[in-house]
Amino acid sequence: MVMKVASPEKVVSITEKVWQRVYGGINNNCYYYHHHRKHQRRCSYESEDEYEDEDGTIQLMQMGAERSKNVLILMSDTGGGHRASAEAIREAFRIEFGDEYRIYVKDVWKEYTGWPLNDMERSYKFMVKHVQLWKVAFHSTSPRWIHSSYLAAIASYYAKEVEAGLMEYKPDIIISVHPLMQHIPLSVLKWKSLQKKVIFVTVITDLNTCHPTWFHPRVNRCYCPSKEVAKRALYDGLEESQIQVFGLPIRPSFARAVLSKDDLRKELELDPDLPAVLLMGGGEGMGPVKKTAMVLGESLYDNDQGKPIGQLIIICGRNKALASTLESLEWKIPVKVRGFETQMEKWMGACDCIITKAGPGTIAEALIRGLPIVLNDYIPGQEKGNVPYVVDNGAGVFTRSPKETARIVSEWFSTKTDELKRMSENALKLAQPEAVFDIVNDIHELACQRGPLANIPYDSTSSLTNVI
Ligand SMILES: CCCCC/C=C\C/C=C\CCCCCCCC(=O)OC[C@H](CO[C@@H]1O[C@H](CO)[C@H](O)[C@H](O)[C@H]1O)OC(=O)CCCCCCC/C=C\C/C=C\CCCCC
Ligand SMILES: O=c1ccn([C@@H]2O[C@H](COP(=O)(O)OP(=O)(O)O)[C@@H](O)[C@H]2O)c(=O)[nH]1
Repeated sequence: MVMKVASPEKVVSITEKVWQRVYGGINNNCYYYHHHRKHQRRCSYESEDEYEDEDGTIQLMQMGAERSKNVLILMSDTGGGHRASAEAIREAFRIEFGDEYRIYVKDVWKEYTGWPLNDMERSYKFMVKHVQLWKVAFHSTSPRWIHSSYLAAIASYYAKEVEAGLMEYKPDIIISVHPLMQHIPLSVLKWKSLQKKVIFVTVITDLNTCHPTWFHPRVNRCYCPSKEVAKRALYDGLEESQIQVFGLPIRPSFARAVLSKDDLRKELELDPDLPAVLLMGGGEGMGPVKKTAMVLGESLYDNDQGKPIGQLIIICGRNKALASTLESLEWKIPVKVRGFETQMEKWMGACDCIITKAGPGTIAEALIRGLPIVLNDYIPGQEKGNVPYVVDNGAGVFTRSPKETARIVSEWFSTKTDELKRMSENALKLAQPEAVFDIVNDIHELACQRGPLANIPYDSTSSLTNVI
């Protein structure tokens, strides 16, 4: 039996030929076109599309066709913020680039791997309920040597599964919007020699005291929502060229909402005249929502005049037990109890202020709508720094006491309307509604700059990565 073994020279020459073909023969052509909001760069790679090796075998490398690029957004429903940011990015890609990008929002861990990766939602819920447990887990895993070695071990254990999960979507670009989704996919890309083909970026969804797992030195970009986070990224070893600060990505419907408060109140069947406070606790309806609602129900009622001075909207998210308890109560003031709402921009647009735990997504959305914020709780670790972010910038106050919360809101609606107005103006100053568009445009720029190797279809990359 004669086996055909390629000599080293031949491998080199094939490699050279492939690279020459890839880099040399390509007209990397970026042209501008007018799109929805400003001049956009659109990438187009044109090249000849076949390569003949020494054996005369024709390998088709269809690089000329301007095909849609696949974008895989990695997220997990640990809280509601990661999904909201992922959806924001998906929508912004659609608005800016139409079908130039095909977007997949996935929890690859849940779909492809086993314990503990596939069970993070439940574990996280359990840990934040036992808040001291979460505090210890958060801080004890902060040193790089601890989380890196732990995640490296998980990466090698689930390498095949993660690879299958990633390859299913043939991503040209991977965007992680989760703190635990850098190390493992980047290890897999490295093992598969796909780092030159696939762009990997991290979009951080914490405003200040984020966990160091967000910062991975091998990402192409790390989008930080604030200067505070960018400082942490630099301190953790990322290069300045890797970091961009645009803001936290919020669903474009927040930036684009056009309906007036009056119209929104009509649509949502709210009282047209009474000031309105929105009470919520993130996607899971966490924090002292029930207690606060009950105290507010009393304090927003003027006993002397025998009428309400405000109305209350409570959004319980996925916390069905909370919603049904609140629905069963009797109220002196107009109250609306809702479950998980998909059009948060409308509810926020119809209200005058908000009470919430310090979730970064809710805070960033409230700032865009110019809502003064009462922060009534925070999750230790990643949400702690959101409190000074809001309070020190004059966009809200922090108190854990439901009584104090109710007093503050009652004053805002009666004797301290000027304070409410000032805080609303400060909130608007902090808002970054365009952040999500800046992020997707920057990713698009990266895709344009990326060598044409990125344009080689996945079907051809296995042969390519073998020879490179
Ligand atoms: C002393 C040695 C310890 C060795 C480690 C042993 C076990 C690990 C146990 C726990 C893991 C703790 C992970 C800590 C890192 C968390 C990073 C982080 O910031 O996570 C936040 C997210 C939640 O997102 C946040 O939600 C907020 C609202 O609720 C808000 O929106 C914020 O903006 C969001 O960022 O948390 C998670 O996703 C945590 C998932 C917890 C999964 C626990 C599973 C336990 C078992 C093993 C864990 C598997 C992998 C974890 C690797 C840990 C290494 C860091
Ligand atoms: O009924 C709801 C409740 C919450 N959210 C969204 O869920 C996200 C919550 O993220 P945050 O970071 O505030 O807190 P988390 O839920 O992650 O703890 C925000 O975008 C909210 O607008 C929503 O869309 N519908």
